[in-house]
Amino acid sequence: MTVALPPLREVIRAHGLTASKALGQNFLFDQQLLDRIARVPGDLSGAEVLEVGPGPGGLTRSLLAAGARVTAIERDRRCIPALAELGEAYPGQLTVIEGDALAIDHAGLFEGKPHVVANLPYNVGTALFVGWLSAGWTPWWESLTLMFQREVADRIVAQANDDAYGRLAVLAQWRSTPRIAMPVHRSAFTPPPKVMSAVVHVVPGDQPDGVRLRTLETLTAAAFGQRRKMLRASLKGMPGALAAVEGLGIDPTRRAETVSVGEFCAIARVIDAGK
Ligand SMILES: C[S@@+](CC[C@H](N)C(=O)[O-])C[C@H]1O[C@@H](n2cnc3c(N)ncnc32)[C@H](O)[C@@H]1O
Repeated sequence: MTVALPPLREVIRAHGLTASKALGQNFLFDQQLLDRIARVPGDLSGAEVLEVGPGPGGLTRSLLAAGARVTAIERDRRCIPALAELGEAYPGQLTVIEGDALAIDHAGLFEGKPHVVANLPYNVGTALFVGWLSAGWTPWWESLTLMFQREVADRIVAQANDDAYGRLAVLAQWRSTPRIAMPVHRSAFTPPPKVMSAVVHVVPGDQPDGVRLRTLETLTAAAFGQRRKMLRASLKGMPGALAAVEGLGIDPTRRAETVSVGEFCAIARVIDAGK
């Protein structure tokens, strides 16, 4: 459906939406780029979508035009009238919630499983992402399509022995498949942030048998808390961890950054089996 809407820059001007640094506001105006982001999760026609931080509604436009039913959470009350106009242009497709996305139960907003699509505010992006990954499994979301600083995106998709490999990679990969869907140049944003960005797409997978999130979290906190140390030193304080490493034939002189996601899962499984 093609709907005639004023240019986004005009919306910004009309509603006095000067970008707030405190709210992590870096807006996207390039509708082609926004359409490409909205295509990352696949066909959204009739699908439910959660968008966090719609701002003036650039990405929201693309999601609505793709036929999605969008629930958007925005903290900046100045944006609400602009979003209301967008809702009028797409009757019945847009629900706007004014509030802090960190304080809202997202799962409870939907009857089915929504795709989450967002150009996240950088200051709360990682906290939201970790919360979505730590939800009960299988998760309440169908997929995540999220803009991050490039450095964070690299940490999410990193493999063992990569510089960016750490806890976030293990948390993101042990029961999901994250990939970088597209890099986004800093000049695409208004105002441009200091760093480059990337859109990450995450599809949930199966939880490996016998592996508990809590154990994996404790294990990776210990291992990466002292990432330059050998496992035999960094895991010394975690009951059962070193015995599990040795029982699995993993060399305890290795460092956390060399241990694959699959190996961390195996260690966590053996620790729990021994309890
Ligand atoms: C990077 S901007 C993206 C704006 C718009 N989606 C775009 O792509 O141009 C992030 C948006 O998140 C909003 N925001 C910041 N913190 C928030 C929070 N805790 N909960 C909900 N929205 C928040 C900001 O007001 C801003 O509109």
